[in-house]
Amino acid sequence: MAALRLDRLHSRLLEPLDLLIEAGALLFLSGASGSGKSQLLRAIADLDPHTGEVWLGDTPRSRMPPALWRRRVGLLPAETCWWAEEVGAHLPLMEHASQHPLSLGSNTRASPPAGQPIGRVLKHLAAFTRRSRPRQSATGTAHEPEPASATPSQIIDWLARIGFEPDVLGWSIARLSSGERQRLALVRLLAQMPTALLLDEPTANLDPGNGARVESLVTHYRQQQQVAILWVSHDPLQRARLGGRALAIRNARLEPVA
Ligand SMILES: Nc1ncnc2c1ncn2[C@@H]1O[C@H](COP(=O)(O)OP(=O)(O)OP(=O)(O)O)[C@@H](O)[C@H]1O
Repeated sequence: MAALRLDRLHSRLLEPLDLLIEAGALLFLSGASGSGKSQLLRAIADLDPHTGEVWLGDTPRSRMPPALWRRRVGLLPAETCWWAEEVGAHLPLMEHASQHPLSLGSNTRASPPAGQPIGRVLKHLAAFTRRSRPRQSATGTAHEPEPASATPSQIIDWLARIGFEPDVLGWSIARLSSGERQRLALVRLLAQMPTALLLDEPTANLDPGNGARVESLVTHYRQQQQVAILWVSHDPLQRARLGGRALAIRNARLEPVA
């Protein structure tokens, strides 16, 4: 649990920004198309050129390896990228499958949802264990251990919350609709257990029912993990539903939204 703080962050289109999002707080960001919202999120995630500093709690980004920063400050882009053939291969199931092959019930920080066909999930986990090599830490060092990923039962719970049965783990990426990709990308992001979230219009491709499921899952994670969230949204009703502060980019500056 940590606050996210921008200290004179200067991206290409915006004046230098100071901004504090407390741990557990939600801040909505709006602004005209092309005003620089996505660029700001990418600058915070250290993916676009910028100057200035960003802090996560007491740690400045400049003191953290870039890959570890991007894991802790999780960006959900408007368009998601997928690299493996199946959904399940994008989730950190291997870590648990290799250590505790039958541990869905005992290795839990959240209970599996009632009635879920856990046998099918175990089958998937076993398949991943056979097919994949264990993940290597890209960022961890002796002094900076990689944070723990979500457990399989947490992942199954989050999938259920956004309307998926566990068999989605075996679905091919090619068959996914844009809305399915958007919902699954959120679970993929949360599975890294980020400490802060940067959400770029996470409900843009969704019908109201699935939009509400995504809102509910983000709220659940926010309350459970006390993460700071910066959420790009053009929808005043969404902002009213979820509460939190709202700022808009106007004339290259952040201004409060009434
Ligand atoms: N790599 C780049 N080089 C030059 N210009 C860029 C680059 N990336 C984005 N831009 C431009 O910067 C501006 C801001 O882009 P950004 O994606 O941040 O807009 P946005 O506020 O998120 O808009 P939207 O609501 O339409 O998604 C746009 O005019 C875009 O064309």
